[in-house]
Amino acid sequence: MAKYVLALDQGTTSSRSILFNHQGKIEATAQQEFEQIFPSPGLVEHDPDAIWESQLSTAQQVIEQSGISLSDIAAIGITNQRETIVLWDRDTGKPVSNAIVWQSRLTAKRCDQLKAEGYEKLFREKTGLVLDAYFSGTKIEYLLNEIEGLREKAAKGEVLFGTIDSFLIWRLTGGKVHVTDPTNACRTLLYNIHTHEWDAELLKIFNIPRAMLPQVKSSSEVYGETTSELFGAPIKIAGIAGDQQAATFGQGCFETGSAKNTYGTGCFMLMNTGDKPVPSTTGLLTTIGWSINGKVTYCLEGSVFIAGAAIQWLRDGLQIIKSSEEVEGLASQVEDSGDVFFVPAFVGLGAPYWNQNARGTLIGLTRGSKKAHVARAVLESLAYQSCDVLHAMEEDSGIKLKNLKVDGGAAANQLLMQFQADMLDVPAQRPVVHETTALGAAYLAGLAVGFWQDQNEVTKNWALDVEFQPAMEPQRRTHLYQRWKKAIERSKDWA
Ligand SMILES: Nc1ncnc2c1ncn2[C@@H]1O[C@H](COP(=O)(O)OP(=O)(O)O)[C@@H](O)[C@H]1O
Ligand SMILES: O=P(O)(O)OC[C@H](O)CO
Repeated sequence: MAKYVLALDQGTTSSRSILFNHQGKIEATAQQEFEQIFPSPGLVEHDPDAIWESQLSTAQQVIEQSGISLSDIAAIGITNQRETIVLWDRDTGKPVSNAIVWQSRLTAKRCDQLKAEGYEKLFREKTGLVLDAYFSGTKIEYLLNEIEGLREKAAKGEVLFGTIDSFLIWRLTGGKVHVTDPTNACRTLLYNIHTHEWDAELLKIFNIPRAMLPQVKSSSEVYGETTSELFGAPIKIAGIAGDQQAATFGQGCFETGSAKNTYGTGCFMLMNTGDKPVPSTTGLLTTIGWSINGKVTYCLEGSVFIAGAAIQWLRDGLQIIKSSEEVEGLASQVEDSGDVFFVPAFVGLGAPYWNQNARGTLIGLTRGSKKAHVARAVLESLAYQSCDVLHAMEEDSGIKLKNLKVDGGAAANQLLMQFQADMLDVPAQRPVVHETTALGAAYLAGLAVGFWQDQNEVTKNWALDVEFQPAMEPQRRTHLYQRWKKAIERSKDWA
């Protein structure tokens, strides 16, 4: 009997491979960062081969280090940074360009143009998304327009499109399988979340050939096998989910109204809204949480573009800390931010504002401001942005949150988590296993091959590490939040 499921977690800044046992505990893990390419301000790219090599080598390391036999691995689950696109040659597997990353503002003007042409409502209704450069559709259109002869090849199926899950599966199966799942498809501006298919009308707007798109399968089923030469024997690939939906699954948010917030490069809050898509009137996204055995679960999502990345900016840009962890010590040197506020709109603002031309804003500085105040303001901005999103979510869903499950790299920060609970006036619950994204992908794969029987079984694996209880005076909360809202207004429409 197999004892483990292997999760491949391909994130924005690093690739991770994690081996989970039946209790959902980590048996072995390996992680590798890869290069972030910034061709010009606002543009972000990755080398698809660097993504592939880092992902493969972490998977190989995990298997080697743990000394297990391949027959101990029941299946592989894949989870990935979403919206990022790769186009590659079907015959050689060679990418036609760098991957255009979700954060890239490359197609901001094109989105403005589509809005001016009155397309916003159509996209909102069919895809649950807003017209923003964040999503895949305009990125694909851009490459098809820019690279000579590409559209003709794509129309013949000689050039293929994939989000990172599709690209990895193509490589893992030796170019045999071209698939994705609804959680990734629904982030492209091309997939209809009601009819569950690529939408002909939307494809026509971008002139994207149907032949280049992957087949959309469920989030939990056997899609194919890895080629023998990669790990020594084939392993079944049986789960796919975009990283934020995978984290929602890994946190066991199976009940309508349950929610999680992941503090990684960006910050992504998702609330399970059950089997019906809930349209947003407040600037959130309606998205697919997962699709299992023909049953689709929907979520409301608040996507915040810059969270942990702002901490990295303190480290690499301002160089006032040497590691992200150091921010907690520095921010703790002061009682509060001294009325300094920071809006991390480096690439515009995502949910709920969707202001493509907002830019980073540091406001309220005085002669007495120290770097500790700035560090604290930057750290607190992660919590304020999450407040914006949670308030919108409660309004859209009509559900008052009882607690918020938290995870991601920056959830390790006690000061941030306490401030988050204080500002939301809702307890923040951090589980023992922080790697909920990878865990969600493992669950989806394990459920497909009978390693776990059903969702009830995996729910029992969730265990609380720390619960942060709100402790702030209501007047102070209201005062701080009003100041934050003022800072947000100052950051808008700068570029
Ligand atoms: N102790 C900490 N305090 C604040 N931020 C942190 C801390 N540790 C890590 N981070 C931030 O968390 C992010 C990494 O989290 P991770 O979940 O691995 O992100 P991703 O999956 O987006 O690559 C980085 O942006 C880093 O700056
Ligand atoms: O790689 P992460 O964890 O920053 O997640 C990126 C998101 O999927 C973008 O939508």
